[in-house]
Amino acid sequence: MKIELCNLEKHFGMNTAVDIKSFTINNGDILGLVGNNGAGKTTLFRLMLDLLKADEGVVTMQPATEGTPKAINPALSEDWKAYTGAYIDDGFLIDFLTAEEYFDFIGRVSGMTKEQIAERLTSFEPLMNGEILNQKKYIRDFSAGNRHKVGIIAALLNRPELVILDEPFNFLDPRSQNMLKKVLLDYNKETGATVIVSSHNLQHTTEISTRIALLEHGVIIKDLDNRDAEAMNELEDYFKV
Ligand SMILES: Nc1ncnc2c1ncn2[C@@H]1O[C@H](COP(=O)(O)OP(=O)(O)OP(=O)(O)O)[C@@H](O)[C@H]1O
Repeated sequence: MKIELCNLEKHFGMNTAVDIKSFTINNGDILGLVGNNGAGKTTLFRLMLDLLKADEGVVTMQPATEGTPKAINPALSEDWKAYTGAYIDDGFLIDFLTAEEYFDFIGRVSGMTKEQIAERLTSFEPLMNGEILNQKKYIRDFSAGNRHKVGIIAALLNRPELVILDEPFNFLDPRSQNMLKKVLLDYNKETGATVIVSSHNLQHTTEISTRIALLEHGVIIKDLDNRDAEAMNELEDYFKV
């Protein structure tokens, strides 16, 4: 999935949350979105996922799958949903369901059979670490980290072309953080999907991203090529106190 942001603006009163003149996310990019608290990362995701209405500008999504629409504006069409998996916060969960019921629901909405869902879940077994399935409890009774894992796995369930994850490393123990990096890298490699991840963890972000966008007051002030892991120095300079 290729995504173009054009003159995209979102303001809350006098506060500018997003102000991006032109930015293209290429098919197959792993884009790390970094920036201080309040820089506009979540707002940008919400605009891309049509959870917020932009004051100005447009998001255009171009699926890579053959025979799919050439350009979709998520504010005008629902077509992008078939190609996109996202987890922004636990508002994406249905917390009075068990994890199995939730995965079943998400999978079926995307047209997967029960068998396909079960087969897909096996690939997440290392990340689930025996603590997600068959727990006989509702998602709301899971630990914060395990709830987070449920949301991330649901976002990846139907092998979307575009994955958007807001602070996916939050709440996860160190082993699970490492496991998640592997899951995302493998997924990108296997499917060629575009993966966009926001994080305050520069180490993790630079380890997985091919490209890093640094947001400041809603503006992308740096667009760093990280294919050879060269962005870290510049980021450390920016964030040093
Ligand atoms: N619903 C809202 N109403 C008013 N202001 C908002 C709203 N949502 C976001 N903002 C403001 O927009 C700006 C960007 O917020 P956003 O949550 O996108 O930043 P962020 O980069 O995700 O921050 P963090 O790293 O703390 O999660 C902030 O100043 C925030 O207070």
